[in-house]
Amino acid sequence: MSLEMTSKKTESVTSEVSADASSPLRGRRGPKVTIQGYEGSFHQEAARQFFGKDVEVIPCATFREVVKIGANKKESDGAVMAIENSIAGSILPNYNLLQKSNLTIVGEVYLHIKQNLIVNQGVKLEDIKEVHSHTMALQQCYDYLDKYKWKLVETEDTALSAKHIYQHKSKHVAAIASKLAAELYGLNVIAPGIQTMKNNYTRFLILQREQNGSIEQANKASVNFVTDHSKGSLARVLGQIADGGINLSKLQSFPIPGSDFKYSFHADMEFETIEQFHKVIEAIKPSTVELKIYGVYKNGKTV
Ligand SMILES: O=C(O)C(=O)C[C@]1(C(=O)O)C=C[C@@H](O)C=C1
Repeated sequence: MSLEMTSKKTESVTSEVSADASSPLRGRRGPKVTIQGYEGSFHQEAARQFFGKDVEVIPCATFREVVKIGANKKESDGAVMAIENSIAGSILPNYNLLQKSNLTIVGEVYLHIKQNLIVNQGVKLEDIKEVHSHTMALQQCYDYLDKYKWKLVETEDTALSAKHIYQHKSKHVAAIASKLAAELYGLNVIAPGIQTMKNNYTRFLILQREQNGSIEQANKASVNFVTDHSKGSLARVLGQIADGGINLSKLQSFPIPGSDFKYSFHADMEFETIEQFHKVIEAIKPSTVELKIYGVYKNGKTV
């Protein structure tokens, strides 16, 4: 199998889609948020799930653009950014983007992802020579794709790949995308549900410039910390988190650039009360040399 990048092209398709009564931005016509991808992408679905159908999305070609425009007050009210998938794993560069941005995590969405092999009407399995999709979508389908000798081509997003085969009337190219994307372009789902496992979820972070609304319902937080790198320093921090009765739902390490492989840690923590979280933060402070809270929010659910 070969992987190749297509040239990046940016289209400005803004989909206007209405706000959930519980949305922190209710009362407005709907928030305007950046997403990675275009009409019919999974990011659009995640944005609608969190903000309601009045959300207005600003499609971006790259995650860097998502964060850059998402942080710009004049252009948007925030961003929706995928951070990990249950089959393909963490999207590591996005943690880096998060670290460099001043955006706050105000929520999360776990979206059930069903990937489909999509072709133009009349195209058969044996006609396919290439399969185009977002790298994370391709990775979610490797078990299926490994059965064929197709050339795999990475693109900006799943829906755009579907649009591309429709526009080019491709006879030898298939796309991996959602059923919604197939419907949008009148394409045929030749193989449904081709992801390696049925239980396939992508976790999306909802990012805004500041905490919007109350944090009364918050039961999760994301933090980044650096220890003094002395023996047992990470174990000390982890012990204090456990002693505080907090569930560490994720721990991810990153080399600190230019530090000869010293690491910083991203931790997602689940708690019952915000006081419990603040107490643990105070307890771990002396064992860290840097500590940044990315956001305190209500956890999402895999439904
Ligand atoms: O291409 C899309 O539809 C996207 O929204 C991107 C993305 C990702 O970045 O992980 C979102 C969810 C799926 O896991 C596959 C791709």
